Amino acid sequence: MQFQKAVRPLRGEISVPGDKSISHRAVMFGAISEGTTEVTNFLQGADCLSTISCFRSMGIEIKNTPERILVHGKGLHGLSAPSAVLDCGNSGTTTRLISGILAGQNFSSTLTGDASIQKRPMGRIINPLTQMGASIRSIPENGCAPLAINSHPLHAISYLSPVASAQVKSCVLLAGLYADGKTSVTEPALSRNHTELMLKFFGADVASEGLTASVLPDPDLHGNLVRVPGDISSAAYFIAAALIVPGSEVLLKNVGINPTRDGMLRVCRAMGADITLLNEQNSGGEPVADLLVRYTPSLSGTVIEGELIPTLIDEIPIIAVLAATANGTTVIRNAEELKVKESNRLDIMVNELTAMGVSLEGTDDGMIIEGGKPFHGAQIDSRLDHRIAMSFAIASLAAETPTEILRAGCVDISYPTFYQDLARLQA
Ligand SMILES: O=C(O)C1=C[C@@H](OP(=O)(O)O)[C@@H](O)[C@H](O)C1
Ligand SMILES: C=C(OP(=O)(O)O)C(=O)O
Repeated sequence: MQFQKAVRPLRGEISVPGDKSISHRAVMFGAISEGTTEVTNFLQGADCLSTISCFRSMGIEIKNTPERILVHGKGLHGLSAPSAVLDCGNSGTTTRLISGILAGQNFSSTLTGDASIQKRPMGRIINPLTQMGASIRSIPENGCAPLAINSHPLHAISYLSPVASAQVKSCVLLAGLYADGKTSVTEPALSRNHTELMLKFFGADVASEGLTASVLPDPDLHGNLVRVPGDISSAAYFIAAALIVPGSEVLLKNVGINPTRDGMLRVCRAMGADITLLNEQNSGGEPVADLLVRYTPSLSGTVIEGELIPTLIDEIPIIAVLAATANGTTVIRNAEELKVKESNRLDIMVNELTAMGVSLEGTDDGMIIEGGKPFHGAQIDSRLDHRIAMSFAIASLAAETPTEILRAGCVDISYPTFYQDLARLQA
C-alpha cells in the first residue's frame, strides 16, 4: 500500500473504534456471569473476534450485530468443554486471559494461535498458574503456545509479578475466581486496570491498593451493560498525525482516558503538544473525554521511562514516529516488553526509521531519537504487526518521498477501518 507526504491538513471529527482491552473483557466476563451482557461500541477487530469465537466454542451464545453484541452468560461454572483446539489468532490478550479462566474449569482444553502467538512468552502465566496448582503446560516445551490445560483444584496465592503486565495480572485474578481464598497480584509498576474495574462492575469482590490487586473466589457475577470507550491506543495515530501535519485540527470523540492508559497524552504534553480535553465523563467506571488536537509546529524531545511505560506500552511505536519529528532528543527506556509483542517492536522501529533517514539508535531497553530533521520514505514491511503498519502510515505523512507498506492489511487486528478513517480526515 502506497502513502505519501500529507498535502492537506487533517481536519474534522472522528470516533475511533472501541477499546480492544475492554472489548475482550466484556465478552469474557459476560460469558462467566449469569444473564445477558450487552456491549456497545464493541471493537470488531480480529483479536476481539478471536475471543468471541473461543467462548462460542465453549457453549456461550453471542449475538454480534453492528449496534451491539449480546453475550448470554452461563455463570462461573457454565462453560462447556470445547470440541476442538481454541484458536486465539494473533491475540496475546485472548491467550493469556482465557488461560486463567480455563485453569479453573473441570474440563481439559488446548489453546493455540498464529505464528506470532506461538513465539510469545507464556511462561509468565504458566508460572503463577502452576503455583496455584493448575495443570498447564507448553506442548512444544518452549514456554509458548500451544498450551494444554487440565482440570485441577486451584489455591489462592499472593503473586509478585516480575513484569508490569495487565495480561499476567488479569490471568491470575481470573484464576483467583476459582481458587480457595483471596488471590492477589503485585506488579513492579501499575498496568491497565480494566479487569479490576469491570470485574467489580460485574459483582466480584476486587480490591486495588497501590501496585496490588486482589480478588475473592466464587463471586455471583451478573451480566451488565458495557459501553466501550474509544481506544486511546487507536486514537494515538490520529493524535500524532494531527500534531505533525501543518494546519491540522482533529476532534477525537469519546476516547478512554483511564489514567493507567493515558501515558500518550502525558508524553504529548511534555513535548509541548496542543491537546485539549473536552466533555470529560465517566462511562461504567472508565473515564472518557473528547480530545481536541491541533498542529503543533515545535514539539520538543522528552524522556519516557519507568512507571510511564505500562501506561503507553502499545503507543511506543507511534511515539517514536512523533519523536522523529520533534526537535531535540527523545529517550525511551525500560521498554524491553516491546520485544515480545506481535513482533520485536524495538528492533523494527529502529531499523525502519533508520531506513527512512531518521537519526536514532537502539538500546537494550529502548531507543534514543535525534528528531526534527527531514526524513524520506522507504519500503516498510509491517511483519504483520498492526501497530507497525499504522505507525509507518503516519510517519509517511511527514516523509519527503513516498512510502510503501507491505502487508498493510494487518490493521484489521485492532483497527479495521484505519486507512478509510485516515483518508476521510485528509479529504
Ligand atoms: O491486558 C490487555 O488488554 C493488554 C495488555 C498489554 O499487554 P501486556 O499485559 O503484555 O503488557 C497490551 O500490550 C495489550 O495490547 C493489551
Ligand atoms: C500487544 C498487543 O496485543 P496482544 O498482546 O493482545 O496481542 C497490541 O495490541 O499491541
